[in-house]
Amino acid sequence: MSLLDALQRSGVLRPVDLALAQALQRIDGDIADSALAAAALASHAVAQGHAAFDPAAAGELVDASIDWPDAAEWRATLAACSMVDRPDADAASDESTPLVLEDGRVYLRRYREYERRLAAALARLCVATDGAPHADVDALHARLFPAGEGDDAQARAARRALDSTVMLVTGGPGTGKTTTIARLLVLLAAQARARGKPVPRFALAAPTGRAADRMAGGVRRVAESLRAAGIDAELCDALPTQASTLHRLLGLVPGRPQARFDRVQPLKVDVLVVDEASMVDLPLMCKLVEALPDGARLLLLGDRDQLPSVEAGDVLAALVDACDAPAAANAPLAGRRVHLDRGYRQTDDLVLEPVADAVRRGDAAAALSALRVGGGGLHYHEDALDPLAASTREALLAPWRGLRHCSEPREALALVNRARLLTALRDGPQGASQLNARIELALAGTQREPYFHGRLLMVTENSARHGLFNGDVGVCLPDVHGAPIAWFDGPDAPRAFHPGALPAHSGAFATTVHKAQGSEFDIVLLQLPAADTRVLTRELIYTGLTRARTQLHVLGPASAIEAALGRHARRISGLARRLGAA
Ligand SMILES: Nc1ncnc2c1ncn2[C@@H]1O[C@H](COP(=O)(O)OP(=O)(O)OP(=O)(O)O)[C@@H](O)[C@H]1O
Repeated sequence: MSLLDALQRSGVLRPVDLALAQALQRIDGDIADSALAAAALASHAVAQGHAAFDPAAAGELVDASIDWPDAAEWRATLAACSMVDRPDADAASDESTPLVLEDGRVYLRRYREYERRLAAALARLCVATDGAPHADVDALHARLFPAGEGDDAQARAARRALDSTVMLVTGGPGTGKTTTIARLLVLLAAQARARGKPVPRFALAAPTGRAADRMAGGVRRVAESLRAAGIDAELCDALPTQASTLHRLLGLVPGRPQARFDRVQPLKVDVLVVDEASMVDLPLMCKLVEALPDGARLLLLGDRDQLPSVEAGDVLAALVDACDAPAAANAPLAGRRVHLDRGYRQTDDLVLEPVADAVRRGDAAAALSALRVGGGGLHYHEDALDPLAASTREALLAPWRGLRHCSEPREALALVNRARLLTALRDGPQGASQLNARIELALAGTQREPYFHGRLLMVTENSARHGLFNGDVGVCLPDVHGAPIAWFDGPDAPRAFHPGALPAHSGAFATTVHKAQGSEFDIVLLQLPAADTRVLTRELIYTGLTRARTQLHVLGPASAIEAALGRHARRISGLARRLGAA
């Protein structure tokens, strides 16, 4: 049996992966079977979040017992194939070849080009900044970061960012990324003034609408507190008050690959701050960085320990590696990262640090011990496999009962992020979909209306027409005649939609951890699967538990934690290497 047949039989390939292999065979009837299989696997790899397929790691990509070819021989066959280009590292690949072989990895040409173009665009932005330090700016820096650069990573981050055009600020939740960047923007406004230049055009953006709103809210709060502390009002007024999604910023419309702003028609922005950078995939990051004008500053904020983007990439991890690479001519990002590791959240909030830290380190014994000790809002329900069972049922349902008595849209929307059940899986008894249906039944009974009072909905596709985006969550309330209306937050006021007119959506009491990225909830119940699965990774657990603000319930066996912490959500990508990392 050929390798392609074996893959087809295993059922892992999507029709689109097979269609690519079949198209190549039609063009070249003599093409080697292993090259066809590599094409299908390169396409499959992108759907699994990789930028390319690595013949030496085929077993990690495909969960089936397949007799894989020797990686070196496989690559040699590919190198000799007419459908595979092998361009020099900085050169564009041949548009007539669908595949590229580079550093032993097999790319769909488009993804190799995204990597190459992104690396080139970043290198273009990494230029030396002009001008000497200014006494007024130094004085303001000392006032905004009184702890000083010796003791305070936030102070160091701001100082470094004043002198860099591209900068990464990484850190877990509550380590002050937003606070630091807002203060930095005040410093940049002061720097421009000291140099007799106009206030820079600032833009704030994030991959999701919720993350953008949270960021804008954080920056507005910092502006208020700085005004109250007597910082020059003109500088505080320079801070942006709104943030947009990356799609909106770039003018990307669903179904159209071309953005409104690009290399030819750049964004009218001098300083762009991107939050939740771990969620940004390779094509989007490429389009974003290419659309920045020469001389612009780019500040990326994110948490490397979180799940990588669902779509191809793991861009943030690659950029972190590139920043941490030794300084060299081919390493434009070297030294351009500051990591914030001190948590500043209120002490009466959830005490998450010991467990989050152990999970980040992959120390299962320490994570389990921290979970079992509990306290400070942390509860471990070891061996609980069903969140609707008696021991956790009330913790799960109580936060949503209030929604059933709430008739004011603003009041109801304020409760939308009160609680969430997060799960690793989409399907099956422990999957988001079935759990959601059971929660709806428990809350509203068997006679419930499809859009019952208090039902949470999540939009599952982008719809520019509605101004609703994948992941937006709303709530159903009856109108004065008792007819259901779905309410979603809007920039100025809640927005009402007839449920029948909504874009694709699902229930939202339970969602996958992936869908919860970029959001936070007061109460999180994190259900771990009974049986081990490949989606269960260290990053998934870390992302799930760091969504909680005041109360976290972890449900599931110790074995699930042990299995998860031993597995990374590793993504195949050549971006770090392209940017000078080993
Ligand atoms: N240097 C500091 N001193 C005191 N409090 C601080 C400091 N830095 C941040 N905080 C406070 O810590 C909290 C979290 O800060 P911030 O929102 O900036 O963190 P973040 O890393 O952006 O978090 P998130 O992951 O939620 O985006 C805020 O209440 C902020 O006021």
